[in-house]
Amino acid sequence: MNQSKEQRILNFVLQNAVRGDPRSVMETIDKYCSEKEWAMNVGDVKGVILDKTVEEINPSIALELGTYCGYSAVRIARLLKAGACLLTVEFNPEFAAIAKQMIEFAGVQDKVKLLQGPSEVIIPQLKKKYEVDTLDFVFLDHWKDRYAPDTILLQECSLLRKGSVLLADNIIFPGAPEFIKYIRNNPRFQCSTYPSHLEYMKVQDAMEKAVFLG
Ligand SMILES: O=c1[nH]cnc2c(O)c(F)c(-c3ccc(F)cc3)cc12
Ligand SMILES: [Mg+2]
Repeated sequence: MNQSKEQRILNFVLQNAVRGDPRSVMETIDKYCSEKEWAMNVGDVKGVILDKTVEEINPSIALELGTYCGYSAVRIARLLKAGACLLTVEFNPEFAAIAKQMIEFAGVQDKVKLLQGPSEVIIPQLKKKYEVDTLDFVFLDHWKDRYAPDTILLQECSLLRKGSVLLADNIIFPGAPEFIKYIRNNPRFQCSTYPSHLEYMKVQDAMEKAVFLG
């Protein structure tokens, strides 16, 4: 059975990156996906916006929706302080299996909890099953049609507190129009847009930051 693209990305990391070195894992994935096969990692350009947002918040508890191969989980986890934790949710079991190995190779497994399943099932479990009180940071990078319903679900589950920060990828390309309409017209969120480029491409994209006002 021939290999998936995601398995090829993992194999390239296992053979070329430095075990236990998150920066090396990120650079190796970026090298493969810019030179060999495009893949939907947040990438090295938008990744800087993600880094700056995480550093600004310095979250104790962060949630990522859309793990994929684990690139942004490694990117976020490398910046987390001692005792801080990233919960990352992946719907696709094949992707989750790749991401688990990627996270372990990078050596950030103690800071990352990978949850496989649909976000709409996992979000309501976060308080009781995963002992979450409220979330300091949420990175939305899964299916664009889930951005708005999952933002509503996070509020319904009392998982946001005054100052919780959401950061959404791909609001230009592929785009998340329902989310943008919802979040920018919602007085409970203070929004700002970070124009950028689609991962590994000369195509316009942007990230949206939304601070929950409580
Ligand atoms: O489905 C996605 N989930 C999360 N992030 C994505 C992304 O960053 C993309 F660029 C893209 C993408 C896919 C195909 C294209 F032609 C362009 C962008 C998709 C996703
Ligand atoms: Mg994305």
